[in-house]
Amino acid sequence: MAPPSLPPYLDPDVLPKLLENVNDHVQALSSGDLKARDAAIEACRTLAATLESPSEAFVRMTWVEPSHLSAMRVALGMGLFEQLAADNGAPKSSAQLAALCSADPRLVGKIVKVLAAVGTVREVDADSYAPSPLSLSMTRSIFSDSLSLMHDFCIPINLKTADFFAKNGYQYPADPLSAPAQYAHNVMGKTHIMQLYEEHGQAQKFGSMMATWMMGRPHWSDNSFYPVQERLIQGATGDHDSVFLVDVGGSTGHDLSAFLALHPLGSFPGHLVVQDRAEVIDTIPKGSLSAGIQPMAHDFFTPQPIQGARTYFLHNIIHDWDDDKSRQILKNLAAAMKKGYSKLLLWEYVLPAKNSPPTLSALDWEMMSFWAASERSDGHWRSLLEDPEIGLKVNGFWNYSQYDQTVIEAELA
Ligand SMILES: C[S@@+](CC[C@H](N)C(=O)[O-])C[C@H]1O[C@@H](n2cnc3c(N)ncnc32)[C@H](O)[C@@H]1O
Repeated sequence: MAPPSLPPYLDPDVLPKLLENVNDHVQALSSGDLKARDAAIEACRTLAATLESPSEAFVRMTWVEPSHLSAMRVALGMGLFEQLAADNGAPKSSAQLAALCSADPRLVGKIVKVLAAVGTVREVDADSYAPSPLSLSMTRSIFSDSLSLMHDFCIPINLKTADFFAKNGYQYPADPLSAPAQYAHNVMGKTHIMQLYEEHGQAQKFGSMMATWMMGRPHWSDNSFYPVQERLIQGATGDHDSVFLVDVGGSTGHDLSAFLALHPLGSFPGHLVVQDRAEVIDTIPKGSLSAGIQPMAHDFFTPQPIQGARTYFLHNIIHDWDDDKSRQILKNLAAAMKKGYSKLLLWEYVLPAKNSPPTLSALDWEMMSFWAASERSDGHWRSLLEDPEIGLKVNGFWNYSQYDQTVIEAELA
């Protein structure tokens, strides 16, 4: 029984355990266990959520978080983040910031209050503001692109999703042309989400969003994550003209640049290829890719032109598609693979049976809303890849931590 001084939603026995959990993870992190950082964040969130009353949780979700995002977007539009960062981040008053942004001081005063209240800017004194790591990041194009993409294009889809399901009788979206994304943007049955990004001038921002999402996360090709040396480099053959790894749907090549940073050209036989749709490959400025990365326009629903590469790598590709479309992509790759030599690597989330991290549950939701697709469990991945129509066998799953994407390795059965 809770002591009378505690509100009924607070269980006095639970709080010390949650606090102990926070302490354990923070201590592990302080002793150098970097993997403990995600767990520490989750432990803090769980503790805060337990302390919060239902009414406070409701207000946070429906007032605080939307106002924060809205204020961020207005700040971005007026160049506030650049002005906060100017003069090495020297503290500035709201009136100074307003003058620098040519904006109304009352509006800027409200924005900085909203941002300071949640830690997005630092309130060093009354009406004196300095940047935080997040507000400094907003001066970088990949963050600013990602914010405008999410605010202007993606979140409006979330706001129409309930309406979509009320109208369709609460059925899973039938196909990628008739998902909440199409409903929200008034193109039901007509336009695929990738085409929609382009029509709304968001295609490049989508690439920025993918890069922002992965920033600071461990890269799959780090030997402490997936043993590249042992499983790919050893046993690989060929000269410079042969292809060691094709990044299929690799956007503008950011995963290959990260690969080369860990495995420089010459440490493996052959070179690398980044494939994507022509519209994406055409956005790569000439000469901007590192030596050893060859750009190539290719539609993965058509036969794979590179035969017998050591590695076919797909990062966050298959999760965009339902099983039928995924089978088409995988069949095209299997047809190009050399038995006993080529490996297929997927770098994807694997849905756990329980305790799914919030980012993964959110991604699973967005896969449904944007693509009529879904994240997959390990069993689902295995049954898809080992479908006799495709003819692959799964060699194993390599996981850095439960908060990261998993490398799934397969080869021809
Ligand atoms: C979710 S993004 C992943 C990009 C990249 N692999 C990464 O992880 O950052 C999906 C990618 O698939 C590409 N794509 C979509 N349809 C494609 C197609 N039919 N053929 C080739 N690439 C395609 C998109 O242009 C986009 O770059």
